[in-house]
Amino acid sequence: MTSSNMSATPAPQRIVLIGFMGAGKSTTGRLLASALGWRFVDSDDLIEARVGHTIAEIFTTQGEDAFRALESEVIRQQCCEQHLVLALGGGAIEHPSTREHLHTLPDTHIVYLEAPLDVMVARCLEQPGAAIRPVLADRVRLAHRFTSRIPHYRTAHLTVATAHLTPEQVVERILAALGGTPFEPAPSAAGENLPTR
Ligand SMILES: Nc1ncnc2c1ncn2[C@@H]1O[C@H](COP(=O)(O)OP(=O)(O)O)[C@@H](O)[C@H]1O
Ligand SMILES: O=C(O)C1=C[C@@H](OP(=O)(O)O)[C@@H](O)[C@H](O)C1
Ligand SMILES: [Mg+2]
Repeated sequence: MTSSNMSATPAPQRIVLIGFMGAGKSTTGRLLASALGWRFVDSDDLIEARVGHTIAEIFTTQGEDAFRALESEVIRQQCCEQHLVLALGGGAIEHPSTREHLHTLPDTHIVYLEAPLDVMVARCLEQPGAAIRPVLADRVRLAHRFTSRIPHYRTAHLTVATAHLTPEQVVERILAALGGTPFEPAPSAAGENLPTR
């Protein structure tokens, strides 16, 4: 199912993907950017590049609050760019200033990739390097985190239920919901979008 609240941004300059771990934000975002000829950025990659440590190392050495603050700052700095597909980390919307910033950014379409928790956990566990997600390792808190984030995810302009779709089909749904490909391609956007998680 795809549900839409599209009135705010008829011709977006940016698409921001939100959703829980394993929803497919990084994978789908890269494909979507490629289809549009836009740049793809993953907030987790930006954080790791800036700090010079993996997300798991940042959680261990600095703690989750420090990670969230860094994540919020990185997103604010990045998301003014045009012709951008930005995949957020699953917990980015926990930070109030990130939420406020995203929802006040003009020409920005927020897309929620949705799936049942067990589907997303299974996807993550099958992925090589799954241990890099510290939130996934904390199984006791996982369900609570998921349910507490859902109201924030649901504020997106568009929701795509991904459980029975391939990443390519998710991209098709997003493009169809946006009316095909009504966007200007960026002047050059090739070869930037290698997946890392
Ligand atoms: N629609 C999908 N169907 C099946 N597997 C998917 C889908 N989207 C992503 N995956 C797989 O799930 C794993 C996590 O995807 P990823 O894009 O890293 O999610 P996220 O960034 O939302 O945490 C990857 O192994 C990816 O190939
Ligand atoms: O849900 C979370 O709190 C997190 C999700 C991860 O990103 P993905 O959602 O892309 O896996 C990453 O930002 C970090 O491990 C924390
Ligand atoms: Mg990701």
